Amino acid sequence: MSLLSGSEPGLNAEGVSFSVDGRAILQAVSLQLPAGQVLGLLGPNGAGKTTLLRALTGQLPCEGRVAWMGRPLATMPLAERARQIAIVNQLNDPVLALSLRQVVQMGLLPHLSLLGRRSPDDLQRVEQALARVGLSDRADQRFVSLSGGEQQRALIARALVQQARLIVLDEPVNHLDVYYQHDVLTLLRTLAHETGLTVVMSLHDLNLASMYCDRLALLHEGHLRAFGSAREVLVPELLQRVFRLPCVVRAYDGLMRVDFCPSSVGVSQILIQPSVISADGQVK
Ligand SMILES: Nc1ncnc2c1ncn2[C@@H]1O[C@H](COP(=O)(O)OP(=O)(O)OP(=O)(O)O)[C@@H](O)[C@H]1O
Repeated sequence: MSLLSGSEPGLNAEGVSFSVDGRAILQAVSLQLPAGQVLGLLGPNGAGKTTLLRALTGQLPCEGRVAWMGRPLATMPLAERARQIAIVNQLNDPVLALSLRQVVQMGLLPHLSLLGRRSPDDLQRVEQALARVGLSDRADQRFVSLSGGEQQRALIARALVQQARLIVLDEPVNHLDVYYQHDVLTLLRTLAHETGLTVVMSLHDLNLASMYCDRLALLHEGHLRAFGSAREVLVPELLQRVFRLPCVVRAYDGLMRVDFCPSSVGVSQILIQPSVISADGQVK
């Protein structure tokens, strides 16, 4: 997929820096993401991922410049920013007492008039979003009683109702089992590639990031150490330095696969050609 030439401008950060009490949390981070692409933000604990997500959505008084679709966030009216950008934080939203449908309806808020009336079109949009994330049959269930994966998909449905063009998610697959990790990431990638939604998310699993993201950004101590394709970012020497563990990086069918090897396991064990066990139990 072409990345910069001919693409819409999307998200553009230039020299984004943020300090607290003289301590630099983000240091001159610059990146560009064309609209309709998926960016995975990687880095160890405390690297600055959440802080950068907040800076990219205008939630942080930082130095530098962030622009969305060619317009500086600093000058975009708050109401328009609320329509254009959806923020999905880790699952601690104060929505637990509501039903799933009520949570998804919250996405209408940036579009409602002062009287707050919802049109039949608005309500249809809610039902369509519920169907899009496969949760129509759960609409009246209390949000708190949904599984982690269902809650995450509900928050994505809320972003769809909001008709946001940029969705920013902080560790969206945290606490999800393997099925729902792939389910949620497949949904986000499909929305990006089919509807032009731009997705920015922090992820801890480098292999999932390689599978589902068009672009990766590796943060370390507030610096952007690498930005580009999985092949450009998932470089063993760099990963070893940033994550403080030896690792092996392999390419399978164009997908990069990273295995970290603590000294108790050792690289040689990781490098042994793996046996593949098929669904019928045959070892190949
Ligand atoms: N408002 C603040 N005041 C003081 N320190 C802060 C503030 N915001 C962030 N930090 C510090 O900045 C560093 C980066 O935090 P951030 O939450 O962005 O990291 P992260 O990469 O998201 O980490 P994790 O993977 O653990 O969630 C941390 O050391 C954090 O304690």
